[in-house]
Amino acid sequence: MNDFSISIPASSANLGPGFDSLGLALNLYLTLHVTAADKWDIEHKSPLLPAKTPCEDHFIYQIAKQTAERHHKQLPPCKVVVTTDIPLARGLGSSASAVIAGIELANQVCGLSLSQEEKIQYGTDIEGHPDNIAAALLGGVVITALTADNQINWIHLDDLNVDVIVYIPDFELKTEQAREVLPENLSREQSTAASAISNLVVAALLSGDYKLAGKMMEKDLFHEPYRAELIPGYHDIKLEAKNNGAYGTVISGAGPTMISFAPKGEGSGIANHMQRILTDYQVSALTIDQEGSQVRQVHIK
Ligand SMILES: Nc1ncnc2c1ncn2[C@@H]1O[C@H](COP(=O)(O)OP(=O)(O)O)[C@@H](O)[C@H]1O
Ligand SMILES: N[C@@H](CCOP(=O)(O)O)C(=O)O
Repeated sequence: MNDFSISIPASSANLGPGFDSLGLALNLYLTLHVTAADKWDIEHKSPLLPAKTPCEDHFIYQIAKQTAERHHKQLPPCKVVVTTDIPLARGLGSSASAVIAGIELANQVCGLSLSQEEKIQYGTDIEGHPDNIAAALLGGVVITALTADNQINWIHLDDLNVDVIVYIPDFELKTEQAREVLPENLSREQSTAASAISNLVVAALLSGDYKLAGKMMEKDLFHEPYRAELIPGYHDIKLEAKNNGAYGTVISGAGPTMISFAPKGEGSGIANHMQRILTDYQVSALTIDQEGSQVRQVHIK
């Protein structure tokens, strides 16, 4: 086996009302360097990663093992060095990136030749929703639908003509916990209004009407009204970003990070202004990753 690396982007799901459906990839990365070894070893080389666990308990190893077993294969021993710049449990898809990492690791070392469809299906089986998984795998922007027969359909767009700003607070919020605050059911009236808003966001993004997209993103009825209280500063960040030119600001994934869309060329200026006010947040102007998950052979000279 030749040495190789896998890199997977962060992702921001929902974009407001596209709950469990819309996602985009961002230029923060989880990277694995993989070499053949006599026994399994996973080394962490980033302060953002969780404390090292025994290999058998490692999230990425478990996903890789499970993927290999789906194909009646066993993982050969490897040494894996993990680095990341995706903060954990912040709504930037760290778990989806780790899931794709595990699936791709098994794909490479067991020679599974998985299709993109299979990777999205396996990842969604684990995550429960395809938004982050599809964005992390494919890059760009994805509009996905997980239907009642467990089929995933999607449309992939390379890019949007917007700048992206993220506001990352210094506390964690697990996706599982942020899903618990959501109601089990919405009335017909509520769901009709919520899906109409979501339809308009997608149509506005596709037609390049970012002003309307931003306005509608902020009108979500599926999850934001319930999650807002989990994020101190939720209303202030939206207002300040809007006053400084952002099209719209929403919760990234399940939060607590928030994300703005802004006119092209204005992202850095808005980010600098917002950072001065939000001293407890890390504010960054990011770009939409267009490559998605990448495997590269490492040639040792
Ligand atoms: N690189 C990684 N290695 C091991 N576990 C990870 C990694 N990335 C994420 N995780 C696991 O996923 C959890 C965060 O997932 P989640 O609550 O869905 O938040 P998010 O996906 O928004 O970052 C972490 O607490 C950790 O258990
Ligand atoms: N649609 C999911 C997205 C969760 O994204 P994450 O980055 O917070 O894991 C949800 O809103 O629960």
